[in-house]
Amino acid sequence: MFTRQLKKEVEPIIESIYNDPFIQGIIHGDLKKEAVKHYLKADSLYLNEFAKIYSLLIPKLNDREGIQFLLGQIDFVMNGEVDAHYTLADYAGVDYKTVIEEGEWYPSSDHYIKHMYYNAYRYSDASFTICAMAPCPYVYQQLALKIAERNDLEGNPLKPWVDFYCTNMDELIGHLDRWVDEFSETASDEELNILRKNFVESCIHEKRFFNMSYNIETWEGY
Ligand SMILES: Cc1ncc(CO)c(N)n1
Repeated sequence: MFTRQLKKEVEPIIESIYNDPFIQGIIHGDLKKEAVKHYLKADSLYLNEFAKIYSLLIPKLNDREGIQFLLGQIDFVMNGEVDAHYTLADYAGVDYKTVIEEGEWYPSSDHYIKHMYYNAYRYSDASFTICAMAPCPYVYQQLALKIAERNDLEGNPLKPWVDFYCTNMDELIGHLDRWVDEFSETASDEELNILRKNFVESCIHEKRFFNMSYNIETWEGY
């Protein structure tokens, strides 16, 4: 299956994100609070756009069930995933709603968000956008499962963040994979290559997003 191949190809990228300082800080429960705050400012805006991009996919789908599923996902992104953000805000000792007021699309998140929008407007088939979006749940799920495997999170204040991404992503990933695998059966080699590139690039965007947060990247810091 096409998506299985994609996932195999990005294993080294996920491994490298795992070794980066943001995820290591989560594992050791000592992630610097400034990095958490910067992440929250960027991610609250990223998720708003993610929800809006789902809404752009609705006209591209023809099955009722798929449309229904996307509506549920819009709700999850807007209202469910906030739980993971509250865990981080508590850890950083800040009020979530106050901290995100100062958020911006910093350079790396700006690039990632525009990568998804480009595909939504450029291609009529939803699969191109889905390949740019799928690393969002997939990379977090894989990182969370890898962290949880260590079995050393007792007493770590960030454990609920890890648990959240271990348990909430499966159904979504299944849906996204099915759409892309179905499209891939009739896609040309050129189209398959764009799908592959979109998926790989978004995994790299995920890496850059964590590093952006850790390094407090801003437009001022050029
Ligand atoms: C940037 C980014 N990628 C993935 C997720 C997981 O949904 C998230 N919250 N933010």
